[in-house]
Amino acid sequence: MARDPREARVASWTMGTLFPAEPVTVAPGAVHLPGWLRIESQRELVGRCRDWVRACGGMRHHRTPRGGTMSVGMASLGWYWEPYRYSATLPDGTPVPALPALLGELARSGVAAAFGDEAAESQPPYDVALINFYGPEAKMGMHQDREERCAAPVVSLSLGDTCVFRFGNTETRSRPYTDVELRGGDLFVFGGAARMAYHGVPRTRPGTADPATGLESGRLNITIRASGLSA
Ligand SMILES: O=C(O)CCC(=O)C(=O)O
Ligand SMILES: [Fe+2]
Repeated sequence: MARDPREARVASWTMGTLFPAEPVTVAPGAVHLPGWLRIESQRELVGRCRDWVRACGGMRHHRTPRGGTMSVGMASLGWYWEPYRYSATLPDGTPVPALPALLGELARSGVAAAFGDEAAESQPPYDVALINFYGPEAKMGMHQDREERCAAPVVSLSLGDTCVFRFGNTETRSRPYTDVELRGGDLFVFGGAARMAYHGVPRTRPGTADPATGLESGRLNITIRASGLSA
């Protein structure tokens, strides 16, 4: 029995105890839970992502400081992320929509699934989520998630097409790394010794999404983080 009403609310979103996802430790502090989200929850999240992205002005393909354009479409909630900083307002000066409570609850529940209830309880509140959309050609280069002022684990949810998620080391963008297939419904959490590991998405596998998720094509990824920033 979940003792916390917030956990009770999201308990129905995940596979729960009947068919629990078997956690796979990819590196110390990095845990992959395949098939964590129920198919109904994946579908619901896809629909909510559409609304959330609309509310923050649509997906943007950010320019990088070196002059490139990111192939991944991005939106963010709680704080506006662009390479490589957070702001409290959208580019048009309006406030960034708050992190939906559901995403905070899923983050907490994801940390509990990966590292246990005690770890989940000791985290500061999650207050930011990046929503990434990958079309068939999109990829994300190796990078660290380093704009946060907080060591809380990053909680990543995948929806739609499968991708190759490359999880590396904290020192370099190159080997050693491990390639993991992230499918729709998978949870990936990285914290502790893995929090500052380089990671990226070298490719997706177009056409692999379960049509029941309501995403005709492409991959959605939601990474939920604690910014450590104060409003
Ligand atoms: O799409 C993914 O699985 C990874 C996304 C990511 O690394 C990020 O948003 O910083
Ligand atoms: Fe990242």
